[in-house]
Amino acid sequence: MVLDGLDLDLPDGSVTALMGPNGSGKTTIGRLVLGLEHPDAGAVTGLAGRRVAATFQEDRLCEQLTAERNVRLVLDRARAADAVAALRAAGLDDDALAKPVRDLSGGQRRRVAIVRALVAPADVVVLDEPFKGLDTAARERLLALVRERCAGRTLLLVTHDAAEAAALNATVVTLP
Ligand SMILES: Nc1ncnc2c1ncn2[C@@H]1O[C@H](COP(=O)(O)OP(=O)(O)OP(=O)(O)O)[C@@H](O)[C@H]1O
Repeated sequence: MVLDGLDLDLPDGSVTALMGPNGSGKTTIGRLVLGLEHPDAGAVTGLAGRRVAATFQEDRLCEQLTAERNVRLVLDRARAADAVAALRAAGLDDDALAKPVRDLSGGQRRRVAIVRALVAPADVVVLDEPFKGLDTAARERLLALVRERCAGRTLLLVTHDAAEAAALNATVVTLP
């Protein structure tokens, strides 16, 4: 069993950073919160009716689509303009926005994946090591975007970086 005796409370509107060594179960907890895994024992409660959004350790983008098209997949028509606004806030320029995401750099793709999770109409946002591969300036920019876009929502951040947790004013939960 990966997780034994875990009791994790994610109150509405809370920011939690999940830390711990490789293989300790952080991603598994994220997947439990997202409803992608089910516990062999114990229960995940309180998530009924909650809308969830996530970034995974992989980008999971639609390769042939532009960044805007990828983000618009999670937006209804009335909010379509928010896609470009959020992508620009994440530091993607006109050149990057014109290309299919398969032609973007790793860091640019990461930004698209993060933006897609942040603009989705969700109550609970799970970000699994979202800033991996981003340079320092991009990390600062994306941290600010996460703070702004997740205000008032429940955020679960999986990270190995205590500075990221601190920047988000997160409650840190460390797995053994
Ligand atoms: N689909 C799976 N089937 C079986 N075991 C799995 C599966 N996914 C993960 N595990 C196992 O569950 C344990 C916890 O993995 P998990 O990915 O949740 O850890 P983590 O804390 O996120 O690690 P990391 O810091 O390396 O990302 C590991 O022992 C892993 O091998």
